[in-house]
Amino acid sequence: MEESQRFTVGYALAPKKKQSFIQPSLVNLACERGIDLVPIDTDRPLSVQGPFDCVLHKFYGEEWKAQLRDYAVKNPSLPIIDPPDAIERLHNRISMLQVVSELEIPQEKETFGIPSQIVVYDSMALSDYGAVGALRFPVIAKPLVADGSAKSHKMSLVYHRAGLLKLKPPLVLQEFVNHGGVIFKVYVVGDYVKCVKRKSLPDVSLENVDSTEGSLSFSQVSNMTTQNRNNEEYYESLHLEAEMPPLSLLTDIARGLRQAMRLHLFNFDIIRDSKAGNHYYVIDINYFPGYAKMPSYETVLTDFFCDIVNKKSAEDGADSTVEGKGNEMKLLSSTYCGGTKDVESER
Ligand SMILES: Nc1ncnc2c1ncn2[C@@H]1O[C@H](COP(=O)(O)OP(=O)(O)OP(=O)(O)O)[C@@H](O)[C@H]1O
Ligand SMILES: O=P(O)(O)O[C@H]1[C@H](O)[C@@H](O)[C@H](OP(=O)(O)O)[C@@H](OP(=O)(O)O)[C@H]1O
Ligand SMILES: [Mg+2]
Ligand SMILES: [Mg+2]
Repeated sequence: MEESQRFTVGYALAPKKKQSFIQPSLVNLACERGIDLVPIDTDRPLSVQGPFDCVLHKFYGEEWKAQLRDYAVKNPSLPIIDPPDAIERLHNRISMLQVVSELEIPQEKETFGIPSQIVVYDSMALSDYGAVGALRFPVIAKPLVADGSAKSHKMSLVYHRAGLLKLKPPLVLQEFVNHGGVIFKVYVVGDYVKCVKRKSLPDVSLENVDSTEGSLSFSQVSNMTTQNRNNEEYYESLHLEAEMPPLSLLTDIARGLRQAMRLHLFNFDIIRDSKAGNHYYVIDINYFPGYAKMPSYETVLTDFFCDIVNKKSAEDGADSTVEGKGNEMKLLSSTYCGGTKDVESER
C-alpha cells in the first residue's frame, strides 16, 4: 500500500488555551487523518523548529510577532492562522465592532447592527454630560482593551449616570439591550458555522431602572455551557425554548466578518432585541475562543486543518516547475484528508 504524506500543524498557545484545546481526542483524530499537531516552543526561534505545513497561534507579545514575521518572509507559502495584525483588531472593543457596522449584507426580514456605544478615555469625561448624554441607560461599561486578561472581562451594568463616576477608563459604554436572558454564540472555523445558546444577563425593566441604585459588576456570565449539567440553576434560568436566529443571517454575518477581518478562527456573540423581535445586535467578537466547548470540535477542527494543508499542498504543487512524481504525491495526500464542511445550528 502506498504511504500517504503526513502534515505538521505547529501550535503556539498560552498554557490555559493549550490545556483546553489540545485534548487527546483532537490530537488522535487529527493523527488518524494525517495531521500531526506539534507544540511550538515560543522561547526558541521558529526557524530551528518544524518544518510546518501550517502555524496556528494564540500567543501575544512583540517578540512572538517578530518571530512570525521573520518566519513568514522565509516561508511565503506557509499558512499562518491568523495574521497578528488582523487578530489585533479584536483587542479593542471599538475596532472590534466597527467591522460589523461596515458589513454590506442585504437586510430584509431580519436586521442587525451593534448597540450604541461611546469610548471614554479619562475620568473627567464620565461626568461630562455632553459625552455621555446621548446614551440611554442602563449601559454596560466594558474595558476598552479585550486582550484575554481577567481584567478585560470585568464589566459593570450601570443603571444611572451617577453609577459611572467610580469607573476606571479607558472603557466603552454600551447601551444595554433587553434580549430575554439568552445569548447566541456563533463559532466560526473557516467556512464552518455553529450557533449555540448560552445564558446571559436578564432583562432590566424600566421601572426597575428607576428604583435601582448604582451598578452591578459581573464577569464572564455567558461562558458556561449547557453541558455542565450539575448546575440546575443554570438550566432553569436558560430559556431553552428561545428560538435560534435564522441560519442564513448568521452565516451571512460569519462570512462577511471572516472576509473583512481576514480571520479564520473566532466566535461572535449576538443577541435578539426583545422589543423588535427581528433585530439583532452583535456585541462581542473573540479570537480563537473556547472551541472545546463547541459540539464535535475535534471533527470540525480536523476538517479545517485538512482543508488548509491541502490547499497549501495544491498551491505548492501548482507553483512547482518539477512535474510528475512530486505533484502526484501532493495530490494523493489531498485525497487522504477529505472532510465534510457543514453549517449547523443547534436546536
Ligand atoms: N449591549 C449589551 N446588552 C445586553 N447584554 C450585554 C451587552 N453587552 C454584553 N452583554 C452581556 O454581558 C456579557 C459579557 O459581555 P461581552 O461578551 O462583551 O464580554 P466578554 O468578556 O468579551 O465576553 P467573552 O467571555 O465572550 O469574551 C455578554 O455575554 C452578555 O450576557
Ligand atoms: O481569554 P480570552 O482571550 O479573552 O478568550 C476567551 C474568549 O473571550 C471567550 O469568548 C471564550 O469563551 P467562549 O468560547 O465561551 O466564548 C474563552 O474560552 P475558554 O472559556 O475556553 O477560555 C476564551 O477563549
Ligand atoms: Mg462575549
Ligand atoms: Mg469577548
